[in-house]
Amino acid sequence: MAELPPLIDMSKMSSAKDIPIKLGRQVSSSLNSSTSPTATFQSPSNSFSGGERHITNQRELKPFNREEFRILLLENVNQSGKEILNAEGYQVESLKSSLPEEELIKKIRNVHVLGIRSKTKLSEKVLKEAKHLIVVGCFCIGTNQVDLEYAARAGIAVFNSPFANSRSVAELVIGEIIVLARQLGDRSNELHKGTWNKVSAGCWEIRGKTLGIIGYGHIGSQLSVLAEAMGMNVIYYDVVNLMAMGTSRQVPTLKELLGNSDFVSCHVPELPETKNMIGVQEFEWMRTGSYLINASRGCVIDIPALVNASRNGKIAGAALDVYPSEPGGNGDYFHNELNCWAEDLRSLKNIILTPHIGGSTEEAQQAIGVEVSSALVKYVNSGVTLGAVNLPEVNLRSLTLDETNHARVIYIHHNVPGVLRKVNEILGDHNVEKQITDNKGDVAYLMADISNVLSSDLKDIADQLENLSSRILTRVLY
Ligand SMILES: NC(=O)C1=CN([C@@H]2O[C@H](COP(=O)(O)OP(=O)(O)OC[C@H]3O[C@@H](n4cnc5c(N)ncnc54)[C@H](O)[C@@H]3O)[C@@H](O)[C@H]2O)C=CC1
Ligand SMILES: O=C(O)C(=O)COP(=O)(O)O
Repeated sequence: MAELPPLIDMSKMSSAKDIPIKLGRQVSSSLNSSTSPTATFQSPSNSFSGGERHITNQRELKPFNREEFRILLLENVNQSGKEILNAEGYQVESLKSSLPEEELIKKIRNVHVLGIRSKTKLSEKVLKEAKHLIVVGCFCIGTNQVDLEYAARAGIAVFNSPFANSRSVAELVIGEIIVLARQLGDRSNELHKGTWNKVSAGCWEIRGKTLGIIGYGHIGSQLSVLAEAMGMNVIYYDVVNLMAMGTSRQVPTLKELLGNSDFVSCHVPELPETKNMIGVQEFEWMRTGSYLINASRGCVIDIPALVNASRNGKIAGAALDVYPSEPGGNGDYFHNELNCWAEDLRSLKNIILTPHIGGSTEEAQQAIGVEVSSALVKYVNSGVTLGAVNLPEVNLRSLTLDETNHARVIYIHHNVPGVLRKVNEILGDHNVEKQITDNKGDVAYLMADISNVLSSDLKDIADQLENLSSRILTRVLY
């Protein structure tokens, strides 16, 4: 990618979109010179995100140069997502793996939108370099890889796909329960090596066994339904009181869950409270000969404690899909240089190891691509934050054909007293058609549609908003 122009020239954005004005940047003075005070704005489509829009003024119509909007997609985002972004005419660069921090920092400086999956760590250090970034799309469920708080304070919205791969994870876990109960991994490996080993000792039906689910959210509850359909009894533990699916039952403590389950499956997010949630003490509480499955996040299980419990026969087997550290791309990476415990896990044949494939199905990835890219387009084109995980969810109905001379102002700001009054003083000379504001913690998001506004007013409005001490990010869409 070539270097971005230092700022987005409003004169080039005549048909549709936005003028992201990030901290420390000036809006091009070309706005005033390129548009006449008598300019009018017309909307041939009934939505900001719809067809082409043009500024009509005394000069000729100028097409909006969407190619200036740069999007970087990492970690092999599905084609469905790329197509939606390509169709908008943005510049989209797509890479198959994540990037090491230094390379990521170089790339992130030049993009307006970043798409990632679970591997790309967006720390404060990385996000600080993202001078043009306005939004991150996590093409997955988890958002623990992003410093959400810092992103919000920098005016960078973050979106994810909250449940499009839940079913895929639940089905993988069902498969693993049967594979563990019937020792399928062992039998298959033996026969691949030529050994016929027909045994029934230590092999079980899952019917009538108890599955204990830790974390009864989207995935946990989906798993509960599937497990009951196969005749399992289900109990679950969650920090929130949740409605039971089917005949499952919530138990009050983790200890009670572990002591009463034949199979235990973890479905909690990565949080300080879930780190090493299953450690030495918890393995002691588990039933002897039970099984443990983790397809949530690697930090949830204390791996040395798991290795110990597998070696001493406390648990009969385990299945891991996630690890405390995982490589950025495919290759020959699962060894001790990356993770000190890798050889231990590889040596234990009663542990199934999969490379974080819980959500990796065609169905899930296709649906995630559509969901996250659609949210990104809406955010970029019309500032709508529905589904954002770190900013308040704000929406206004789209502008309609008869609304001319209008603009949409987005003002992301620190949530301090008196901001609304100051913003409305700035917008006060125009007709504020609709306005909404909401906050999430320290950060507030204001969206206002104003009419009777000339293109020459826009720079002035943007400048005045930028000069308020409360501002984080100002965008003017029209
Ligand atoms: N292996 C893979 O490919 C995938 C892994 N995941 C992981 O699975 C996790 C769970 O996904 P969802 O079910 O969609 O999340 P969710 O947010 O719908 O459910 C999580 C549940 O865990 C509960 N919880 C939180 N802290 C807890 C604690 N300390 N003790 C007990 N319960 C607690 C919550 O109250 C909630 O009910 C994700 O956060 C993600 O990290 C998600 C998708 C794919
Ligand atoms: O959705 C999630 O949180 C996952 O863990 C799946 O991550 P992935 O998209 O496979 O990197």
